[in-house]
Amino acid sequence: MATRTLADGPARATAAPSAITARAVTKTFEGKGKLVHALSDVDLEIEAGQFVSLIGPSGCGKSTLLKMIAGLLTPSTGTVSIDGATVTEPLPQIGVAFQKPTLLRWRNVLDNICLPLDIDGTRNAEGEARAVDLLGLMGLAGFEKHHPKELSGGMEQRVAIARSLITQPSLLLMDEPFGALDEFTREDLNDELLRVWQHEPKTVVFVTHSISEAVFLSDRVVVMSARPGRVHANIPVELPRPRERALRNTPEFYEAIRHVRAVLDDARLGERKGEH
Ligand SMILES: Nc1ncnc2c1ncn2[C@@H]1O[C@H](COP(=O)(O)OP(=O)(O)OP(=O)(O)O)[C@@H](O)[C@H]1O
Repeated sequence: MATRTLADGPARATAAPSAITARAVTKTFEGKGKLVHALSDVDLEIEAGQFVSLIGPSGCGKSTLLKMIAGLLTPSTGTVSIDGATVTEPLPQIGVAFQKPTLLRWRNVLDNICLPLDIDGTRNAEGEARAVDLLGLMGLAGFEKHHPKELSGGMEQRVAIARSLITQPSLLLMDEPFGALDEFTREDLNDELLRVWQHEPKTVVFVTHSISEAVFLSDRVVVMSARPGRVHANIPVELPRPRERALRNTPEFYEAIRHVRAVLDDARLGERKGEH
């Protein structure tokens, strides 16, 4: 039997990408007798299949918003919905990847990638073949039997991303997944992530502190203002796709970065101009 690869098409039916809506969302945390107003009046619409980055000053509530979309936190007021249904708990069609890869040290690479299938009780030969394909796509072909301690930070993060994709999620939530990596590894992983995304369409919400990363990856950059965070501006990124490495050296790329930086400066200074 011929070996199936991702290029042949998905091994399982891919769910249609999800649409996300946040309406008048606020979040207040209570701790040590103090209230922290993390988010205030956040309205956000993300169309199915879009790649959207969230960028904003430290502590403006990016991770909080992502966790609410993931169903790991509930809003204090307002609603977050996916495909029209209010999110009240983590949903199976969502994949998540965080800054720390959190691989299980005692499991080899293949078993780490297949962990969500083990949890679902759906692991089979087809799922394992997909794990091997994803590993190849992330530039780690042949590393199935390695253990996390034998991998570099960038390799561990590649495995974590393959794990987040194993169930063919309709929505991928990523919280600074490449924040701990050096610039070159980060760019390689950006390229690989776009390759996967172009191959298996899905909605992606990506939190980052890197303006160039946000611009390179996204259809739209959502700039948030300082805490309590709200949406300061939505900036469409008009750069053509597919986006290849060479794009990073073009004047259009630099111009898009300059624009996002200017709007982000406004947001950091608490000004309310530049919205569109
Ligand atoms: N579980 C919690 N309990 C109390 N306060 C919290 C909790 N989670 C987050 N916060 C506070 O809410 C605010 C927003 O935090 P959040 O992590 O969402 O910001 P962020 O924009 O992702 O920050 P960074 O860019 O630094 O990662 C911060 O002031 C943080 O201290």
